[in-house]
Amino acid sequence: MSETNLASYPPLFRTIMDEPTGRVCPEDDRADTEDRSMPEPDPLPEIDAEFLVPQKLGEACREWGIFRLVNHGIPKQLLRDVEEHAERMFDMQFESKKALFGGGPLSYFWGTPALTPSGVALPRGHQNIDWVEGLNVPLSQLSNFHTQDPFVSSFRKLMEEWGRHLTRLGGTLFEAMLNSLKLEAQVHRHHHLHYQKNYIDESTGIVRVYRYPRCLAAEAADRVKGLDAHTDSSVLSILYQNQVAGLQILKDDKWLQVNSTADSLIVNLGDMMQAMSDDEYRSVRHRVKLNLRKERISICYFVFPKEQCLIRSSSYKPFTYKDFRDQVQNDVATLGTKVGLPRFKLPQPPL
Ligand SMILES: O=C(O)CCC(=O)C(=O)O
Ligand SMILES: [Fe+2]
Repeated sequence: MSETNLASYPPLFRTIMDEPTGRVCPEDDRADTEDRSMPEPDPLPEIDAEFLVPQKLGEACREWGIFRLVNHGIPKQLLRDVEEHAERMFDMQFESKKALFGGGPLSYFWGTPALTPSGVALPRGHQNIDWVEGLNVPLSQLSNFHTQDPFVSSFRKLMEEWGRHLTRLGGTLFEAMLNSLKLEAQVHRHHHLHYQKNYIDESTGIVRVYRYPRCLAAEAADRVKGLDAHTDSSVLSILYQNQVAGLQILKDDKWLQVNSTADSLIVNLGDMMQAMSDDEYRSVRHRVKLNLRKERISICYFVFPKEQCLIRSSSYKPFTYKDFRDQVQNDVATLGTKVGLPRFKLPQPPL
């Protein structure tokens, strides 16, 4: 969709189109440093899903907490279909999206990615808006979503297929990461790791489909954010993005752009993986910048631990994912931001 369809945007987002003076830069003299000069390859490690080498995977998880996944087995046609359906879905009128996904279990949200377990956006105030809209798709409840709309119905079918592939990939990667940790623990004689295969629960898998508006006013691009800097609360997050740059990670105290490469996926580790691995692996800090010329679409899969499963490590007090989620929701409601793992960190014994 090349034209910006203002009626499809949440009303607040329409203001970004003529900020701050109503002047929109003509296509060619826009101060666009973000992606015109992009094709420098980024230095992200690349992992082959068909040939998982424990040492290489372990290194990527330890040094980066994020990697590019190739040979993931998702058919190209499915990647194209999901992307195209996501574009069409977001291009619907704002009011239609609210009405279509207002009855659960799927939910449409905007302005923040922080939702309650039932998918309602947690209010954070106008100062703290993320310039993103999204559809929350809890995979285990997808079969309870009924629609008369043929397009939405085919989107639902695609999400089911997407969910099957991502559940498979998430399980395979998690198991491989545990194996890498075990090997490393044997080498370094860490006996305090308590990881188990059944830490994750397929039924917790969630897909988030996002659209970030294009930011036509160059002046606003540095001020507004697609998604503020954060770490994911998940065990693993697996992301597919359209050909529009925007994702950045914090690496050695610098923001580094993650390129969007056709057909590959981006995998990042979340806070639960960091805790399970006793800080051996990193939950990478990341954010999304708006693009000056194009809307960005991303489709993210998150997998979480079983709600009641106790996560033990030597660095954190034992906690369940439910404890963690409740704490995050509380912090977002009271402080306007997530604190995350530091809330659970044990005091370190003096050296
Ligand atoms: O849209 C993206 O690329 C990233 C989304 C994300 O970081 C999140 O939902 O936690
Ligand atoms: Fe994230």
